[in-house]
Amino acid sequence: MSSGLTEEQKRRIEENRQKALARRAERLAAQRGGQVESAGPQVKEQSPGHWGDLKEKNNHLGFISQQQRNPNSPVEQKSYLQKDYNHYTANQQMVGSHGEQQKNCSEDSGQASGIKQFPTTIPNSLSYSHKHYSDAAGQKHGQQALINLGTFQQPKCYPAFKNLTEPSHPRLIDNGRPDGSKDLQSQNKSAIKFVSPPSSATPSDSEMLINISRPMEREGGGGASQASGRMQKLTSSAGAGSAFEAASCKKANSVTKGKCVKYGEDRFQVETGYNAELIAVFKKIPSKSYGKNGLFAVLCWIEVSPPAGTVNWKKPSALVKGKCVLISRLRFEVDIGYSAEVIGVFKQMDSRNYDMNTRKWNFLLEDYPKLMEVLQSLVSVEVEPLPEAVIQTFAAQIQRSTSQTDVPDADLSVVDSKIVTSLMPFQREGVNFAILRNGRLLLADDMGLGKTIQAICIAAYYRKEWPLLVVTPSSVRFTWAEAFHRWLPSLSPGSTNVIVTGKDNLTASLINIISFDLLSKMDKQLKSTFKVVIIDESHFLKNIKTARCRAAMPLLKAARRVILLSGTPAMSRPAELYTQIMAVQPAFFSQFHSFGLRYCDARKMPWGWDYSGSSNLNELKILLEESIMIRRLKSDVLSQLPAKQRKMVVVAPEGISAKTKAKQQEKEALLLFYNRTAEAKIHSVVEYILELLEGGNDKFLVFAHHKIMLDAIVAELEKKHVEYIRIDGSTPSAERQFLCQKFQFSEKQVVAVLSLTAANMGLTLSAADLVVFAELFWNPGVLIQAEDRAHRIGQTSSVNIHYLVAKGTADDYLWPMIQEKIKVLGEAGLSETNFSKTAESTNYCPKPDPKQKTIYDLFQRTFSESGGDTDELLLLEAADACCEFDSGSALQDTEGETHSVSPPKKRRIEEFFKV
Ligand SMILES: Nc1ncnc2c1ncn2[C@@H]1O[C@H](COP(=O)(O)OP(=O)(O)OP(=O)(O)O)[C@@H](O)[C@H]1O
Repeated sequence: MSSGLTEEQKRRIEENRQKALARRAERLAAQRGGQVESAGPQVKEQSPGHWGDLKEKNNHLGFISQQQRNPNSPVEQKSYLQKDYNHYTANQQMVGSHGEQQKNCSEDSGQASGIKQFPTTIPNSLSYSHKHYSDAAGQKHGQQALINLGTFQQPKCYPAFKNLTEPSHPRLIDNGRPDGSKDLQSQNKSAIKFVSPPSSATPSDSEMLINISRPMEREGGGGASQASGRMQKLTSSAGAGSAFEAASCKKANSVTKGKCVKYGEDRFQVETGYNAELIAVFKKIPSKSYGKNGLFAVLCWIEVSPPAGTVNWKKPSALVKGKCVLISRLRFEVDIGYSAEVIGVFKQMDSRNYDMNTRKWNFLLEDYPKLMEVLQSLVSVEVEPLPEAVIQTFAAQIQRSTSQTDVPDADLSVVDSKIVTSLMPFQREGVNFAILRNGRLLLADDMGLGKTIQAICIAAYYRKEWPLLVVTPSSVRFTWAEAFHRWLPSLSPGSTNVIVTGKDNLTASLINIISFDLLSKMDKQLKSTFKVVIIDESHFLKNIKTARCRAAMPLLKAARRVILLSGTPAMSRPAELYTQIMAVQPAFFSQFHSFGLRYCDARKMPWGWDYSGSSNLNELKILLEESIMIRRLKSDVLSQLPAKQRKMVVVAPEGISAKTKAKQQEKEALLLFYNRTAEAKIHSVVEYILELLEGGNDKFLVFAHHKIMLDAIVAELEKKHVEYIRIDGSTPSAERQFLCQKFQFSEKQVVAVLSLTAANMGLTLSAADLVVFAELFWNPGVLIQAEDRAHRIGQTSSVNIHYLVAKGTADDYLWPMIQEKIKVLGEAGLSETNFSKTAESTNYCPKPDPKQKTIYDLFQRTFSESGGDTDELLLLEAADACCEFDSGSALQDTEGETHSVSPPKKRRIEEFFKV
């Protein structure tokens, strides 16, 4: 069929067609040239608008510039990105502090149906995934907030996740690293972004693309990254959320798709296909949990069938869990179940050592980073790292630089020569240790080793920073004032100010000495801060809830030098150390929970967390000794001081069983039981003391707890015209020193009758070489302190200690309990390990009768857990306030001070000990 056009018309049409083709070719050429110039190869797949957006965003994060500079050099790119990561974290913090981006995220996320969006930075080798993220995210979704997945630092903008950061969160195992940042910095950095997909690929608001890629993939690497590079159609075996739709083929090479689904009240789960890298990431998240309906299930990955064509897909094998534990200043062990894969890794470490006894592998600390990197990359292995406090403290060993073992001699020329020349060599070492640590330490020398002289010398070294504050039990306030003048003769007479009433001026002198009790009542004056503070018997601060601790902690935080003194920093359990550690080194464990998980064997109970246990004690000991604590035992430093000889003397009780055994189910009944035990033992105790006197014992100390017992002993001594001194809660502070001197230097004074709670500390009674315990006490620290009134510097002979215990009384339960507590403290290096071994064996080996196990358990519970703390505290407070517990009457305050024990306290004790 003819077209009907003339030849001329046909020629013009052809001409126009040629021109149009030429224009099109030109346009295409121009387009190609522009693209190649402006971006690297990947950009060809992206729209220019998208790239522009991302560029702007990433510039803000400090990510993009280096890539633009040299997109083709993987090596260079890695280091750039490493640097950029740091930049990123800094920016992230900045964003967090300015709050702008958080605000956006909060607003945004509030609109999603319970599901939050959060591009995330994760420690792994996923270095350039932000590029892919841009691909997946699309430029339309520019309001992403940034959350550090390893830390969940910014969940504030996601109310649903709030609990994840709370210290009480059951699974928040952060090892003392509240922000987790160290982990991130020590490893290759990368970014995984959880983003809203472009609308075309978004089945619902709640689904997100998880984009994982790494340089290896870019280089054509295989393995797990191949699996990760596939879009998989997921089958949710947890039944949470709908199945995924595969995205376009273009994205399939770089994106693993998944979604976050709200799970329970405050958790979410991630549903995605198997991906080794992603799993490695999950494993680094403190709150993770793998399981479908586990109690704390939060994050889980859903099993999927191997996608067709995936080469290395592997179902995760059973998880092998373990933890790293420090075992010496140089080595750590990995406590982990059997795994051939793990052992294979261990065998690659040069410093490996297999301990046949413990059946655990251990390594030099310098291998720690390498080993952890490999272990953390294993899919089926989960290893709890060393706590951040340990990593900080042993950084030199980890980084293979030489750690300082010899403490240099401090220049003490600014200190009075009298004290400097009087220091014993180990005391001088203590002073050197303190000065090396800038005057912040826990001086935990055994009782009687002269902590006072060391503390005075350390404080004097910082004399330019005075006024000095000394916080001490009230009974030894005057002793401290004396000691200052004794050791620092350059002080003028008026330079010590012992505060005796709440109206006194706290900063009246250069040296101000106050009791714990008064400190908590002078909070107004406390605002004037002291740069140098000594806390004597710092275990008084063991309970953060007490008024004394609440008053002292801000003071210590503000002070530059903090000198804590205690021969028994923990009297029953490691949890008691937390506040003291915080006072000296606030950065160590910012949350009690992380400390509790690591060292207190924290367990979740129906009523809350139980921190009364102990775990990793050897590590705690090594950590403390390396960083903040110096502790010498008498056996370490005073070869001339003979060891104590403990002896248990079994005495016959009278009329205990019928009276009380029937109602020993409640706490009150236990105390009644304890009280009745005292009554039941009186006769035998008195008899025993008389025998000692008849046997020609020169001088000895008798400790008892109940007034009824103290009175009975004193009455008998008076009857027999034996000269004695008595110190109990009713003895004024100023008089105590006089009585001690009298006992120490007068031949006539034979017996010192002492209250266990009011006279167990701060007194030197080394003229005696025998200590008799008429009663036991549930807190072994109190007993040991009491023993050391005689066993201290100045003692020239062996000290005998006699514990009088009565079968069939509360002693049957108290004695094993004391042994157990001592053992735990011994493991942490906080007490003699073998309290019972140093006791001469007798027939008295109370093993709670299985039928009566409940009573033993009740004792354990009552006096070992929180209730026990309270009781103990009341007693210590009674001692602190110079009051004496009386089994039937109220506390008395006979010191003539205006700060008498407040009525509520009195009342509680009266009720508590009501017979
Ligand atoms: N270098 C020394 N020279 C002379 N006497 C000393 C020296 N060091 C300590 N002492 C004396 O030893 C006794 C015990 O010292 P101090 O009271 O300071 O011990 P401590 O470690 O504080 O004991 P505690 O924990 O029981 O209170 C005191 O009488 C003290 O004066």
